[in-house]
Amino acid sequence: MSNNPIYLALDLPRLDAAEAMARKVASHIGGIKLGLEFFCAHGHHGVRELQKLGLPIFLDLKLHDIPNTVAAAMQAIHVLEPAIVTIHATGGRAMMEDAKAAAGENTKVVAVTVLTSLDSDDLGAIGIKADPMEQALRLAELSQAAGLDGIVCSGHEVGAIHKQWKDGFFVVPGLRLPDGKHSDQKRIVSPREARDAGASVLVIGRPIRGAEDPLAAARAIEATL
Ligand SMILES: O=c1ccn([C@@H]2O[C@H](COP(=O)(O)O)[C@@H](O)[C@H]2O)c(=O)[nH]1
Repeated sequence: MSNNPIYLALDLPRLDAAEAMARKVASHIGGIKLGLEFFCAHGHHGVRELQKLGLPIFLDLKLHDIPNTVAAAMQAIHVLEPAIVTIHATGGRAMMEDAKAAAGENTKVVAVTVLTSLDSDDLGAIGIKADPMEQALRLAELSQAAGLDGIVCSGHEVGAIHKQWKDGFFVVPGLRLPDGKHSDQKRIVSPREARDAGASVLVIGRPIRGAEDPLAAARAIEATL
């Protein structure tokens, strides 16, 4: 894995546009994150096309189902040899154990704890009484016990989780520069704050993709790290 922790979230529906964006900023990112929008539209073919750029691929599929189904999905993407794959920690310990067992040796399996688009009120509305910090810590502990490589959390929780899981691999989205738009993200920090708190990977999408000059934006963010 490169020393640059920035993974560009390529949430774009068109393959040619995604390829062009990735090429444009390739020298200022450490990897490419492909999510549901991209994978549902372009599947294995799309992943293989982007692999041609030579950057590690993070498949952010956030798998969440019964253990057998998630393990089968992991086996189906094994051939793509992704560097990182996400599942949801709320799928439970057995699901996480089976997902890890089905993944390739060189694939890091990380579990989403609490989505960065949720705050305490949102958790309350789905019946979770804990605040995002408590819930993320609980799910990080469960993910570690299930043998996963790490977790996804916001920059608010990564420092506390890092203290209890020293060699964990921590993916942090919800990153914004101080004057940036929050959009649908509720628990945000700056890329530098997340890195200083222990993030292994910084997931950045709109602050780069949506910039007037994505290359300049990627370069500027990299310079803050
Ligand atoms: O809790 C999570 C988990 C995943 N994501 C993903 O990260 C990117 C963030 O994009 P921005 O444009 O920088 O907001 C996006 O692909 C999400 O699906 C997340 O934001 N939060």
